[in-house]
Amino acid sequence: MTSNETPRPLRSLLYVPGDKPRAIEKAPGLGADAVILDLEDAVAPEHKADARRDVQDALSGRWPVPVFVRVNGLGTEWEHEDREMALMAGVNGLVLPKVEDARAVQALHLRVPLWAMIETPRGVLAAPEIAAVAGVAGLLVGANDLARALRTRPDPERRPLLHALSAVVLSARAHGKVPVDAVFNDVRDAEGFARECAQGRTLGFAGKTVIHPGQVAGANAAYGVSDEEAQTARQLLAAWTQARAQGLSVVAHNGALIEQMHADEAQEQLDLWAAARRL
Ligand SMILES: CC(C)(COP(=O)(O)OP(=O)(O)OC[C@H]1O[C@@H](n2cnc3c(N)ncnc32)[C@H](O)[C@@H]1OP(=O)(O)O)[C@@H](O)C(=O)NCCC(=O)NCCSC(=O)C[C@H](O)C(=O)O
Ligand SMILES: [Mg+2]
Repeated sequence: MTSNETPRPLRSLLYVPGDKPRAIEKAPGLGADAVILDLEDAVAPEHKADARRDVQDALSGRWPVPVFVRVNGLGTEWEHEDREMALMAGVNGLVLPKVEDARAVQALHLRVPLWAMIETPRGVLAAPEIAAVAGVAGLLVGANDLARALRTRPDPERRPLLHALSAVVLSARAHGKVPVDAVFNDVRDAEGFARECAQGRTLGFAGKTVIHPGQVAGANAAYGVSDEEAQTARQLLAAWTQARAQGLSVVAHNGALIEQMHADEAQEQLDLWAAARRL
């Protein structure tokens, strides 16, 4: 595996509102690779304190997958208590919304991995520095906030956001961090969701944030490695091994050029396939 990949797959990261006990109760069993208990935009100001208590209770239980908390943003009246609660409760990672300043992230000196949300124009421009901060595990796109801030119009192909999406991938990958794509709002539109997952994977994202149980399997499939893809990777590696044994450093396999980087990529695919099967 290259340094740009996570040791375990993060194909789907399921947001769960911190003030919805039924959803929290269901979350561990829904097949998502990680769960994000949300204290930010999914929770109204008057429910923040209750939601924080509910999330604290939930974190005391057993979680079969990594569980993160999205705390309220830096400078809000809730940020400090959210963070203290999540850290004390032993969360696996903190999701920090609307990150714009690498120095502010650095100053937190967190003892758990931080997932920085890039969802403002300034955040996009600062993404390379934010991704470079030690302790930042990955960048998550917040496309709703970003579209609002940029005054873009809805577009099924996300053309107005493509520059920002690629900037996030580029920044994360440059520093060996994990880029995670934004949520897809229409939970009834399975076709649109699948299209957006495929686009995100093509752009280089490692996984997708999702908001509904019905989106988990689609994200896992789109960002996972199928049995067929694993078999293709095995065949490529076999051809490469044979080529190297003959002292070759470039060979045609099924009519297409392969070099060391293709073998590395095939190995990475197999590692991901095996890791997903272990889950
Ligand atoms: C989107 C929803 C509001 C839809 O809710 P609803 O219509 O009630 O869903 P269903 O009736 O279809 O639910 C069926 C059952 O599934 C459970 N459920 C629903 N959503 C979740 C979930 N996210 N996690 C776990 N379980 C869930 C329901 O409890 C039902 O269970 P049962 O009672 O047994 O039938 C809703 O899905 C929802 O609230 N989703 C999460 C929204 C959220 O977290 N938003 C904040 C993060 S996204 C964001 O902020 C964007 C970003 O910052 C940006 O800028 O882009
Ligand atoms: Mg947002």
